[in-house]
Amino acid sequence: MKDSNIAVSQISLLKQKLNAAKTALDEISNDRNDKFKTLIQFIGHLSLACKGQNLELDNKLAKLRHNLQNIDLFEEALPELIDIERLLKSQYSQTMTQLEDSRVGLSKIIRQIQRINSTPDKVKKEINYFKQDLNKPFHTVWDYIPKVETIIGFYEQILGDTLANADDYEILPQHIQLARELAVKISEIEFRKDQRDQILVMKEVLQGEITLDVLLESYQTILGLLLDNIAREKSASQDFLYALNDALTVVRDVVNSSHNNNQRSHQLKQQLNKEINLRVSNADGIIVDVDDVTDLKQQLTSQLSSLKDALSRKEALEQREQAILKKSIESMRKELNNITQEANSYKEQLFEHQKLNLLDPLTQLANRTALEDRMDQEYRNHIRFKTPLWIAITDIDHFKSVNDNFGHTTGDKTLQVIAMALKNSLRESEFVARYGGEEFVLLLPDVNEEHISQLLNRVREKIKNIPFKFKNQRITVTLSIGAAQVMENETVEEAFERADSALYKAKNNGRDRVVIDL
Ligand SMILES: Nc1nc2c(ncn2[C@@H]2O[C@H](COP(=O)(O)OP(=O)(O)OP(=O)(O)O)[C@@H](O)[C@H]2O)c(=O)[nH]1
Repeated sequence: MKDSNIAVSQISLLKQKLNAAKTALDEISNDRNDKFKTLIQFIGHLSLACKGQNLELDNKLAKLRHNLQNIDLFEEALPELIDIERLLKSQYSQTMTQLEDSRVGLSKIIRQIQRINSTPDKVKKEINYFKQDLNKPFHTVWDYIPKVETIIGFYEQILGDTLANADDYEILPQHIQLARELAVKISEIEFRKDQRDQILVMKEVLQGEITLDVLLESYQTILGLLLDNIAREKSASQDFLYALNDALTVVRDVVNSSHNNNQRSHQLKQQLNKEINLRVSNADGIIVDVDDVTDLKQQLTSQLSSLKDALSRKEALEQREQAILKKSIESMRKELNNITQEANSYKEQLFEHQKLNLLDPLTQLANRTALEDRMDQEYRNHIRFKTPLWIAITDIDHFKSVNDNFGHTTGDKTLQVIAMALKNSLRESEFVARYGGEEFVLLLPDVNEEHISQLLNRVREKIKNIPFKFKNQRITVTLSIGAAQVMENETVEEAFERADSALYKAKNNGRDRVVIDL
């Protein structure tokens, strides 16, 4: 009887161990689910950062993000990951094809240059070497850009010699016109911060007395700067795609192998659980069925040792499982850290670029593209909340005379001062953009009809009172303003047209005034 009590207490101890093992297993599985959730969220965000590279890839990534919202759909997302990896690879090969096309294009250009008879012998030789060099494939966009620059160099040399030999290559009125147009054009192009000083100098040169050489040089420099910008952007997005591709491959492999391990462990554990349960119920049966205590003792000892064996195998299995899980999580974390850094730097570049795309480079006010976005947004608010929305177009009076009398650079500075003053005279909810040249557009939501004239006249007076002093001469700069309120059943474009007509009236009625289309 005493032996059987010992056996019962040992069995109950084993049952407790079994329960503790089950709880530990649940904890591991919860921990694993949490880690997977973090991983899933990360892949979702990563795929967002990759948006805009390629339409099919965008659709796949959108589907992947949708599937990854739910951890139970994770299994369904695995084939998606493989598909995305394939698309990223194809994006890579597309880039390579484009580079190959560019190489073929350059070869054609170089053949055309070879047909120019007046090319000096020395340049002809260089062109021949260069042509042979072009037979090698391009591996990155960086291989392409120097080649374009070399070709421009050839053109320059050939053109330079031709111009040097021609006495009658004088600067003509149409060349001066071209230089002025180029000066206005480069004000409209968004250059990087580190290029802006160079552009400002070039703008000044183009507005002064120029030679044909300077004009050609300016065209070449601008082309070079633009090409550089394109190359930088392309290379940044390419690097990011490669890094993303690599990270996705690693993540997919780790997920696959941990998934397979998990399934194998699950099967093994089921077997072990079955075995342990069988041993425990056998032991229960033995106590009930056997009369002889010695026999009972023997049978129980053998059952207990098999049970111990099964439990220690189970413990070893769980330890192994935990080690594998830890290793795979570590390797994923490392990979994810790398890709997070890559994604952050790519995002910063995109953000910088987006900012440039929406700002007018001269005044740092919103540009026309930003105005159109904001106009749509304000119009939607106006329709939804039934709040008033006014559009005001302002134009600096006789601005041409500022340029003509005091120079273009003074004109530019005047535009900057007026832009700042306009911005400062508006509330947070109001908006001002440079629409073009010396025209600015204001969007004024939530202003009543009885207040609009007062508001716009205050802006007009503010500009009029700026103490401009050019060449020691005190100058007053005035504005003409036309405004219209968006009416019921009217589009924002129609209201804009009415504001423009009102501005026309303000100009015709003597300038320095506000006309409101009521
Ligand atoms: N300095 C400078 N001038 C500019 C810029 N954009 C446009 N302009 C000049 O703005 C002047 C606009 O002239 P017009 O359209 O004839 O009008 P205005 O002289 O202002 O006369 P009204 O509008 O009729 O009062 C032109 O001389 C343009 O060259 C710029 O970015 N910088």
